Amino acid sequence: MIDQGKVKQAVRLLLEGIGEDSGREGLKDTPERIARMYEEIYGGMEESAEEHLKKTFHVDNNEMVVEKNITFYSICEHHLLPFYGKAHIAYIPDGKVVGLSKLARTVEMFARRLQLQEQLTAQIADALMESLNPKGVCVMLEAEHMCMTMRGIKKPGSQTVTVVKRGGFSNNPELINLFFQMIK
Ligand SMILES: Nc1nc2c(ncn2[C@@H]2O[C@H](COP(=O)(O)OP(=O)(O)OP(=O)(O)O)[C@@H](O)[C@H]2O)c(=O)[nH]1
Ligand SMILES: [Zn+2]
Repeated sequence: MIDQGKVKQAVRLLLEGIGEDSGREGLKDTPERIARMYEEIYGGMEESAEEHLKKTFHVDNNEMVVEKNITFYSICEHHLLPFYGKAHIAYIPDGKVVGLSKLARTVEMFARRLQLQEQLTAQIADALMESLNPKGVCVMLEAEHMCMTMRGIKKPGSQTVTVVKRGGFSNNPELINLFFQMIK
């Protein structure tokens, strides 16, 4: 639950900390704006993956399902700066599939929290394993971290790629290659 009062107070202090006048015209509504924005960008803390993934459909076809290029925006927990990119998900159903939008909803829900990219990748894969009991899941995230581009080491264009394999993907290079081919 976002504590709006605490966020507003903290933003005022932050503005003063960087030497700004938190009461000046351009900044006077900023604490309020940021508190509202946090409801949105950290809104995933209030949601659960089970809710999004509870409605499933029966299928006889257990071939791999791939949803690729799911755009996401998250916030790095070390610097509170955005990292953003694309998520690609593959799973092999075991008689049960989920609505396609729910894959994107799952990504978005975990992304709208303070995150590490590795953790975000694993959380998406584990949520799908738990809710769908599929034969396997593979999740790949490709992202640019603003803490690596606009500050610090300053390497614009650098991309962090993370992969998590579960179930049948863990020990099957052929399946993994097929997934990589499909998301190219
Ligand atoms: N593994 C991982 N590291 C991340 C992620 N996001 C940011 N980081 C890194 O977290 C590290 C924090 O390092 P620190 O040395 O504590 O902080 P810092 O002095 O600001 O580090 P620099 O970015 O090197 O200036 C940095 O190397 C970041 O690049 C992420 O999602 N996963
Ligand atoms: Zn960072």
